[in-house]
Amino acid sequence: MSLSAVASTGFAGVVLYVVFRWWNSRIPRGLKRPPGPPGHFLIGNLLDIPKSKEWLTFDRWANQYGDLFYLSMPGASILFINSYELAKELFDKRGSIYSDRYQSTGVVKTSLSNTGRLSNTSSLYFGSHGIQATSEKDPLLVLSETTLKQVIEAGIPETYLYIPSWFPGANFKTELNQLGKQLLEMQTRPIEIAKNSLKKGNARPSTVSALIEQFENDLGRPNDYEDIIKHVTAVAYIAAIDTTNGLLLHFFYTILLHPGVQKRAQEELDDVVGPDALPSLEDLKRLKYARAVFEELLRWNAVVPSGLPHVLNVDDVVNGYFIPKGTVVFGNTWTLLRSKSVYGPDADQFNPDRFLGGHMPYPDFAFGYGRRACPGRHFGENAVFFAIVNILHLFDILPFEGENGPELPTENDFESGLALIIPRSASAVRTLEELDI
Ligand code: HEM
Repeated sequence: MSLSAVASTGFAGVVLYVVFRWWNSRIPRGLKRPPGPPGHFLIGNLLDIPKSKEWLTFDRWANQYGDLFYLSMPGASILFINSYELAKELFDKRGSIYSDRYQSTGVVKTSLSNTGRLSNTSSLYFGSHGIQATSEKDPLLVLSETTLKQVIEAGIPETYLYIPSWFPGANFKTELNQLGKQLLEMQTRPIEIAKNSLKKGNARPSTVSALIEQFENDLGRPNDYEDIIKHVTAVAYIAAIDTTNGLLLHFFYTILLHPGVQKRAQEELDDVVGPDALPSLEDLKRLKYARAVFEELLRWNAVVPSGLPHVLNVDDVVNGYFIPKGTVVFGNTWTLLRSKSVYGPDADQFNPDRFLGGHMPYPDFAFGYGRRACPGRHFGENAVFFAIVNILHLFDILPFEGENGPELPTENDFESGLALIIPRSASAVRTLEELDI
């Protein structure tokens, strides 16, 4: 290391230390900092957050520290809400101050591993752009999936070092610029394809083509209408793909572990729908057990286990603890949806019966909190529930027979991502290509 690099590293260290001390000195008299793991000199809790299965560590800290725990690291303080009532109080009642989004500035620490995606599900979602991917290697699909993966990596705070851009070695600006270019390309290329297909008269029905047609026939359209279409459809794609796809994969995973649930849901479908028809929208209301399976699915393994980060926009006091403006706030969804005081002593088990009596709270935290809660919730719920009842009515979901017997998934064997990802090895799901169909 050169002398100047040593000097600038030392300088950076001193600045971080001063910021750290300044933050601690801000706590008003009579108030305290929320409890949390003690952390280390200068870097605080940076190294305490594991690179994988972090929601299990957050769950352990929730058990250890109670309703709130707090993590600090250079440039960021993070609060986790672990109590059902407190989550409602802060995100709903004090929603006007707990609903900002955070602007990430950092370098990526971990990378995601291969996922067990259903290839045709991804193609199906591409339908929203009117493009049918020909295979998993389709360049547009590869571009979208790689970009999405990087966006998620860049956005997960626990994978981020909060380091200012002048800090030696902080080359994240270049990486983020590159990612920005990829994002733009991912948004622009499908629009160009859709416009060409519309011109040729062979466009598939899709959100993109519907919006283009609608704007082009509207004389009062804004000048930047193409940008609007790009952003709306890209945000919907990014927010919907891993969550909806993830929930569907969790369904396969859960059913493989609970064959009795599958049998009971299929008997109900036979009774309500009959063996020779597919479930209609009217039938959905009468499928009480299948609905309970769906709700328990949302609750048991929350696919977005720590929600998305909210940011507090003014100083606040919670249960006698001082929470400074700018704190990144997470609802600890995994823990909240497994709360024994709310869902009963068997909250760690998958048991759809708990939702049959109609007195358990709907697991709406699976869709986030307060003013930031998922705007695609009803779309996602209906799409996944409808898919699930159709699959159950048409198929038996069975494990693969391996050399050593049935290949069953292992509980909690997920990887980090926007949504929990089931590793291919554990998912017992095969793509059509792998099955050579
Ligand atoms: C069943 C599937 C889905 C699940 C479990 C899910 C879950 C979530 C969660 C946990 C959040 C974060 C909320 C918060 O910050 O408190 C979120 C945000 C969001 N979701 Fe979903 N989502 C699903 C499907 C969808 C779909 C289908 C769309 C769009 C078509 C969508 C669009 C969005 C958008 C745009 C946001 C960001 C909202 C904001 O920043 O204000 N989601 N979703």
